[in-house]
Amino acid sequence: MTYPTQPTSSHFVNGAYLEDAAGAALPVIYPATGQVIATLHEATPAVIEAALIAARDAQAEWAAMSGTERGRILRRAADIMRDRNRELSILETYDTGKPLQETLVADATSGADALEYFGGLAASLTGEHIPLGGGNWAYTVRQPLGVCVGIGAWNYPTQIACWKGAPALACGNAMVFKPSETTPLCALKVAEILHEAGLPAGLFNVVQGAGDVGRALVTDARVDKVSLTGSVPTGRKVYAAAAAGMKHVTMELGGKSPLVIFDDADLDDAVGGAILGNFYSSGQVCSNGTRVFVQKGIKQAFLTRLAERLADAKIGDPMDEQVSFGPMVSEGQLGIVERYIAKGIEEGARLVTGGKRLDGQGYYIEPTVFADVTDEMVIAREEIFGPVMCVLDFEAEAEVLTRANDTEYGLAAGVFTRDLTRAHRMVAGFQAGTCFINSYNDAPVEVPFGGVKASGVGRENSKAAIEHYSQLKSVFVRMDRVEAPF
Ligand SMILES: NC(=O)c1ccc[n+]([C@@H]2O[C@H](COP(=O)([O-])OP(=O)(O)OC[C@H]3O[C@@H](n4cnc5c(N)ncnc54)[C@H](O)[C@@H]3O)[C@@H](O)[C@H]2O)c1
Repeated sequence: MTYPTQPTSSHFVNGAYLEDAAGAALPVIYPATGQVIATLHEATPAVIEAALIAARDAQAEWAAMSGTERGRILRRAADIMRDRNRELSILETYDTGKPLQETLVADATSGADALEYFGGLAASLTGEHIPLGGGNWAYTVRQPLGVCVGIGAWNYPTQIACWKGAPALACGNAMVFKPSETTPLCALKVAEILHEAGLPAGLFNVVQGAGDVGRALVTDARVDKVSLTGSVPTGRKVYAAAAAGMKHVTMELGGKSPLVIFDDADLDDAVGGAILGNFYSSGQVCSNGTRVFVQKGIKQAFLTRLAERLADAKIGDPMDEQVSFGPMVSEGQLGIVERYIAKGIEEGARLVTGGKRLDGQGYYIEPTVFADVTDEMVIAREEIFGPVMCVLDFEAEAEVLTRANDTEYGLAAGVFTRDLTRAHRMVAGFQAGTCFINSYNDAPVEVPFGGVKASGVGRENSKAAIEHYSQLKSVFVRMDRVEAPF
């Protein structure tokens, strides 16, 4: 099988594709068939060195350009991404296994939104004037950090590359990006498009590899900032390594988010929210509301309607645009999900639907719903990162809020109710970086995205991301005489 827009080499460094066959082989597997569709190579120390040197060399000149000029290049890249959305989406589907129905609307398009948004913001990144007593004053200058390292997860490869690359570049930084070793293809296309749009060589480099390549980047003294999207255990390691070098960090990590459905909720909206928050991208979404707390009065109606709507899921060839549910990203991730399902059954949760691997090729597992789940069960405490919904019962608002917050994570939380006063009360109490009222998993670029507690540090998207890719220099200006004690 061939895919339509095959990158010509493993890495993209200093404005061009780069290969170093001495690196360990990195097979790219199409999750729908299990077939190897390409073999890339992990970055050798020489490739990592070339990327860091290119980034260092290019950054100062880029920072010296006006924000308008930098922004124009990002906005041009956004236009190219939109023009090529279909081919990029097909490649993303080969990389991740996600249905084309999804990748056409949620990956390159989301990446293009970030490029357009931060491109538009680039010219308005300024400091401030601070009047002081005695006619003295100060001003601040917003400056880039320098070389930023981006490290990606495998669920949204194009989006993650753009959500990190666009604000970094808008602020005048250079970036070295390491995609997940499971999905290495699409970030190369992002680099190609950025350079086609006029980005000077060296400013957005892509190097392939697993944790050891990531570690080499994070610990390099030339790197000023690390932005990771990944699991909490990896986040702890990367955060610690970055701290040793006193580097800036953004940590976009995992979650076990609560979704609370009150008796008065619109049933179909609530079921729709629970489906979006558990089964989109076969459940491989960090902010998913996988602990679905359903008030006792609506429980049966909720489960019945959910089962009806799940029967409409079309599972199959992700390239078929009618298909709405694809395979897991890898054999390994499928195994993790199967073990959690077995654990849920062993712990006494009631399997309502799904639970089985599908016969045939590819890493398919049915959308799975457990009911009668209790707070202490492993399936209700640990991030599964697959299509497994846990339905938990509750009776009272105060009780459910305490239980919703009883987790080390704090990425997202949602509430479905027609009582908006109650909705805002719940949201005020949720320990989460992103909350949803009568909705779930919206992630527009204009809105800050990130976690609290173990789910992360910093924010992506929106004006808030600028704070995490720039720093302020304060300049004091004395207008009166200098008074010294002697
Ligand atoms: N909060 C968010 O925005 C967000 C978005 C998507 C996914 N996620 C999380 O990502 C996880 C799934 O992705 P994954 O399995 O790729 O995560 P992972 O933690 O296994 O890997 C993430 C990335 O870190 C790299 N890495 C691993 N060890 C490293 C080390 N010691 N130093 C530097 N880099 C290292 C990996 O190669 C990969 O590129 C889930 O927990 C999910 O919730 C979070």
